[in-house]
Amino acid sequence: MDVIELDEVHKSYDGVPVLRGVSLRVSQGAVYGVLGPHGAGKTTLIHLTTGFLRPDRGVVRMFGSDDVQRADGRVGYVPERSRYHTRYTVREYLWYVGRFSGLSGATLRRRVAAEIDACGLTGVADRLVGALSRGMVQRVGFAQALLSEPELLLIDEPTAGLDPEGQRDIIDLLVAIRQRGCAILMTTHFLDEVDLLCDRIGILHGGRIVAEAETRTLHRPARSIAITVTDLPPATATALSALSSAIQCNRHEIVLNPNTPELQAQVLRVLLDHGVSIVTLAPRRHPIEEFYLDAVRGDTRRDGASDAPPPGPSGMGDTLLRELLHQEEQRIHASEERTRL
Ligand SMILES: Nc1ncnc2c1ncn2[C@@H]1O[C@H](COP(=O)(O)OP(=O)(O)OP(=O)(O)O)[C@@H](O)[C@H]1O
Repeated sequence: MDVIELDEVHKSYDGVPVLRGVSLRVSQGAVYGVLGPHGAGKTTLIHLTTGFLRPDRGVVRMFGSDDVQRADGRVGYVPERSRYHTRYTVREYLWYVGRFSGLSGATLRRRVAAEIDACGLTGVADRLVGALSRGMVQRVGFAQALLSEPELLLIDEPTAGLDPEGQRDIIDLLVAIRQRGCAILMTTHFLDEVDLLCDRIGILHGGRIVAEAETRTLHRPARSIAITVTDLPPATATALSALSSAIQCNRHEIVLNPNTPELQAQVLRVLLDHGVSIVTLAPRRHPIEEFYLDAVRGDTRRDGASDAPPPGPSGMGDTLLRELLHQEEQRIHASEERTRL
């Protein structure tokens, strides 16, 4: 059964269209990730499924009913920016939310204790919410959403604004939450989140889901790869260049574009024969990044803008990709900083 069905949903603010015919399905127990740049309408999409907003046109069905409010109690919601009454302790706050969700007595006590434990809040359970770090506040958001043991979780940008370590912690928490088997609709900017957590992804672009894929199908040999080495002797570079025009070398890097398993094997054999130490072998683009680029290019063509130049090899013509690349650079920089420390 599909727990969420959106059919041709349109939504405008003050006459400015944001969603222009979004259709998607989330099936029971599945994790669906919506990937899109800032302002694409991700929060708007989540708010339509919570019932905070109504579509101008189209249908939103939750658990088979187009009366979205009827899904209350079966749905947990983790907003992008949670605002809590900061004078409660974590335990008091969860107690309050639990009562609000219809829990009481021993069940309420048991559920609050269980989510404090499951969401890694044991050490801060009796501290004021206002005194917590942003990452811990996000954990409180997850705990409150999970108290009523929902069948569906709606999560808006779960790691936005967190440092790389905080992001990693929340991803680990989400990996554990997905084991519970509840369906999840989440929005995100981050490739790691999509890769590690989502069964299916949809690209939100130009107000529509322009492409969808099962995440596992994107794990295929990369179109181009880069092999970094400690030092490439000129004789080895010459031997590699003679193999194929798809190979480009400099002193520390060999690029295979396009990559094929056969060519990759030949290159590795030459490097081994010449005693060259390999430092890394990695796709030049994350598979999801490639999928995103293809989707956006396809959408541009469908919109009749085929004269527009396609995004360059580094995707610099595209906002999301710029954001994605910038975020990945920041992440690498932060982890290098940590390594140096
Ligand atoms: N209540 C509102 N009134 C007017 N415009 C709005 C309102 N809410 C959102 N918008 C506009 O609609 C567009 C989509 O907003 P939305 O928050 O849904 O995007 P988003 O993809 O979640 O962005 P972000 O990644 O920055 O959170 C933006 O241009 C935003 O400024």
